[in-house]
Amino acid sequence: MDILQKIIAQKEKEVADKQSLYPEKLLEKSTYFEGRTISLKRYITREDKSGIIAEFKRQSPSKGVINAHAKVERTTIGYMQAGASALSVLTDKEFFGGSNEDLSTARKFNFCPVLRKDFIIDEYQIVEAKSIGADAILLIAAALEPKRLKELAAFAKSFGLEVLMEVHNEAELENNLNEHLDVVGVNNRNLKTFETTIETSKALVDKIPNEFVKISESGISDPETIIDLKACGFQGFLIGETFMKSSRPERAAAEFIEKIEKQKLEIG
Ligand SMILES: O=C(O)c1ccccc1NCC(=O)[C@H](O)[C@H](O)COP(=O)(O)O
Repeated sequence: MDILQKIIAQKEKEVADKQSLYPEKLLEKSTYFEGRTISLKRYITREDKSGIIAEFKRQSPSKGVINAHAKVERTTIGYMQAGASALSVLTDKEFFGGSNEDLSTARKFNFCPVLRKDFIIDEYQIVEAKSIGADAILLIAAALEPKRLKELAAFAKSFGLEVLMEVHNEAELENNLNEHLDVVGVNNRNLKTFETTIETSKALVDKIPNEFVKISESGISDPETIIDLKACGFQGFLIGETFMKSSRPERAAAEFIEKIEKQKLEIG
């Protein structure tokens, strides 16, 4: 079993348990449920923003504990003040040490799109995403059959949530493009070896139709890479560990974004 299969097996159990404890009817009573969402694709492409989706990530299967002490409120507010376009919050507890409360806290203190970073396999998790204040969800092509991915994407859109579809290769991309997607992300992390390479993004960018916002995810550790990925056609960049491994992730994000702005000026 690879890591994705392990995570999905855990999600199947979690969803069944949660459905009996907190049925959808209960989730629908959340104040966020009727609220409007903020467009992830619009914020990624805003001229006055960096295109960076800054992630709150305490730990990961590839790196273990990254930051056990960071506070969601201070980190996410700092990320947005640094010039991030949007926030990504891991809500998986078992493998990433996250929680729904982390996302609700980010939602409460920031006016910006918040992506629920989790492993979605069931409509229940989409209702839950809306109830905790998310604006967008992630659907991972490697974890779902194309028909199922499309059904879940359509379901999310019916609640006003935007959909980021993540792919690792050309086959996943070609088999899963559909009209309910907003953003297509190429994940640079090989989930079998955990190695990351930006070449994965570069190889796929031209194959993503231009109607979708294009983002590159994982293993982005220096501002030069952003300049390079932008030149290839990417509009957004999902960054977690590079910021979170600092004792002050928000400062690391500010320094990173400042360097991109400087380089942009130098390039003209
Ligand atoms: O990060 C992992 O180790 C991981 C392992 C298995 C499935 C997913 C995983 N990460 C989720 C992500 O997509 C990343 O958190 C995100 O792209 C940011 O990556 P990074 O900047 O490398 O932290």
